[in-house]
Amino acid sequence: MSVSPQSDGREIRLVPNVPVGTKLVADRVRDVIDACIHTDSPAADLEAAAQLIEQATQLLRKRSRDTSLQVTRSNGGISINNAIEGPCNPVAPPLTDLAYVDGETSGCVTFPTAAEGPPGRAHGGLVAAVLDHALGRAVAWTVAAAMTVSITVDYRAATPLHQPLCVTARVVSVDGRKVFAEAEIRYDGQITAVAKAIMIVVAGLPSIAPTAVSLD
Ligand SMILES: CCCCC/C=C\C/C=C\C/C=C\C/C=C\CCCC(=O)SCCNC(=O)CCNC(=O)[C@H](O)C(C)(C)COP(=O)(O)OP(=O)(O)OC[C@H]1O[C@@H](n2cnc3c(N)ncnc32)[C@H](O)[C@@H]1OP(=O)(O)O
Repeated sequence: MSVSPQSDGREIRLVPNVPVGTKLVADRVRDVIDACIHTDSPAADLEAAAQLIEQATQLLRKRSRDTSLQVTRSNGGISINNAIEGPCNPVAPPLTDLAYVDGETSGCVTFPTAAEGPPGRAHGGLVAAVLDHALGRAVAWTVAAAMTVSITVDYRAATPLHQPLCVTARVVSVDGRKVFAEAEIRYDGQITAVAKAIMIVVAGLPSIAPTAVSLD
């Protein structure tokens, strides 16, 4: 394992692989979040569950590190704790099966109950975040690592919870450091939301290789 500094002075850790144990904890925490939202347990059970969760938190905090940014070679510059695709971040939906084929970036996501906005539908902000992330991947894989300065999302139909969704993104044009890109999210082949973004290539961001990636 090696470390390197990032712009805020913290270290970015390079880890050989996605740590199996951390991913397991993240998966279980996703389960806990889902159970918390759906539970109808009596007060005594809720109190007991809260104590158990507190014990687990204390166990995890026994050894902590400053940085949350940990990258593996398998997924290039994206942290395993990334908010959208990080397999070790229980808040990430996560976006999986990212691939780059013939200039097109794709990925899969299933929104859990925790992502609910309107009843039975994914929250529009989370849909936008997934689109933003896919756009970032597309730009990084096609041009260079970049940051979003503008994103517009059109919501065309319900984006459902608990259903496999497909995200696709591509670069449309490049003007100096400005990269124009588009993405859409689909359920059962039908587009539910479309995004257009302007991203600015920023020197010093980690670059990632244009290859299909595996996070396991
Ligand atoms: C988690 C993301 C991490 C970011 C990437 C990390 C690693 C990369 C590796 C792989 C990437 C793979 C996946 C990506 C993952 C996630 C994607 C999500 C992306 C994000 O979640 S990212 C967070 C939100 N994002 C910000 O936090 C940006 C805040 N911002 C700034 O930090 C500055 O803005 C900066 C540094 C970007 C540029 O600043 P600067 O000083 O270097 O450049 P300057 O201002 O000169 O603009 C240059 C040209 O852009 C034009 N321009 C500017 N703004 C415009 C706008 N709104 N509309 C139209 N044109 C605009 C100007 O008009 C000029 O154009 P011209 O050259 O023609 O005059």
